[in-house]
Amino acid sequence: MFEPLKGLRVIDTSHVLAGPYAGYQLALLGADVIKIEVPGIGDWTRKGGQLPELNEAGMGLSYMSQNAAKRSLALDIKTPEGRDILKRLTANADVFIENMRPGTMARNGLGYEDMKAVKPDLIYCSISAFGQDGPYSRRGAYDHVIQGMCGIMGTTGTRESGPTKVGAPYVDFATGLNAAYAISAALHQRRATGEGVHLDVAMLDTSMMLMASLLTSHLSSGWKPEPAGNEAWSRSPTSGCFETSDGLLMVAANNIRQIVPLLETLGLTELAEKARRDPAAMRDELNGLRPALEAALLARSASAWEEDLNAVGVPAGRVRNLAEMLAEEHAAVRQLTTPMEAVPGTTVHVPTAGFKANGAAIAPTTPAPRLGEHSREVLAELGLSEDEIDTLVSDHIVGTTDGAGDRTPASASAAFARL
Ligand SMILES: CC(C)(COP(=O)(O)OP(=O)(O)OC[C@H]1O[C@@H](n2cnc3c(N)ncnc32)[C@H](O)[C@@H]1OP(=O)(O)O)[C@@H](O)C(=O)NCCC(=O)NCCSC(=O)C(=O)O
Repeated sequence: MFEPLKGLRVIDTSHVLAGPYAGYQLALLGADVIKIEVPGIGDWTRKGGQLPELNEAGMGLSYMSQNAAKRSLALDIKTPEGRDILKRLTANADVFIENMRPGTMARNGLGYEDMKAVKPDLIYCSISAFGQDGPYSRRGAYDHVIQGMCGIMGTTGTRESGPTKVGAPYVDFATGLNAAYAISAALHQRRATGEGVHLDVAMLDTSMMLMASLLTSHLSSGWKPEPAGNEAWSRSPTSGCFETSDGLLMVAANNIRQIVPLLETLGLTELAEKARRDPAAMRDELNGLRPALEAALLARSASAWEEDLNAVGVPAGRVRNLAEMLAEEHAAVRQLTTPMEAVPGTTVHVPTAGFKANGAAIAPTTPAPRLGEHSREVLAELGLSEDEIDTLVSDHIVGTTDGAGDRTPASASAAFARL
């Protein structure tokens, strides 16, 4: 098993999507991730998803998909006792993740400086919408707000449609991955220097980094991106989205090694011969090629072209929807998801790590926890006696799965309750 982070402990106080997805990556890599949740209510995503019975049980699909392999401690961190427990847990941990509005943790005595005082080599990762500094730092945001601001919407859609959002909340998930990458690098550095760090990971920054070469091109040449629609970013006439007899096909022939077999497969043999003989001259003719390609591709199905073009080394793929891709053998071999039992009798498929190690996928072995499922266990490991734990529960500072201890703090209730 690939468990490079085994033995490391992560305190994950984050909620919604971006923060929890970071903690999930670390849990997949073997870290002991303790998720701190608001007693009585838990992460907002517990009630999010398409299976109402799971939402009812506080095990919504949204929660399940990024909190597997974690333990749950329901703890009111706005009480002195809750704060004290969080600090004691952190003193025994390696990584701390939070994604409240900047300033929230510090105001509650749980900021980087507070936590560094109890664990000097702590890796403290703050995930936020706009970063810890700058004019917008105090603003909160969700994925679509960042998509609207970062420029991506000027590259999607068409001139006719106007700015168009990417359908999936890609900024959230990319921010989680970015945070996990930063944390992994910081752990490596800590081994060499013995020093921790305050990592400042922002959704806006992540969204801008996902446009890496666009930033360089714009700032260095003044070029402004246009909406690409379904076209290839290269805008090469031999790369792009084409109609076939039964649907859309993406084709990418970007060099002469790909263009010649593309033309041959489409039956454009004269052009193929010309391209083979004199690639440089062909380059000047490329723009005029598009109508011939369009006409040829209409003759057969997208699957048939996909098969034949790939057989001669031309990257091509029929445009599929999510269900179609997930149903294919390739997705199964890559083990992109793994089944877990959310609540007895209900199977939920959760994402794996997105890469393999020595040929094996990296999948969680335990499902996402019920709210407060590990409260007693985690506190006992911290050295608290059963009596002390009972007192915390009856004082509503710690919540357990049976609902004991639940009394959601008002501010958290307002912030976390799902309407
Ligand atoms: C998501 C937010 C906009 C929500 O903002 P707010 O509603 O203003 O809430 P905050 O997160 O700042 O604070 C929540 C309050 O709950 C309190 N709080 C938090 N945890 C606890 C526990 N365990 N116990 C008691 N109280 C708690 C915390 O102290 C705050 O109260 P006070 O101390 O009284 O203030 C913001 O958190 C944010 O911008 N986060 C960073 C970016 C991010 O992750 N965005 C969501 C990505 S997901 C997404 O885009 C999507 O789903 O789509």
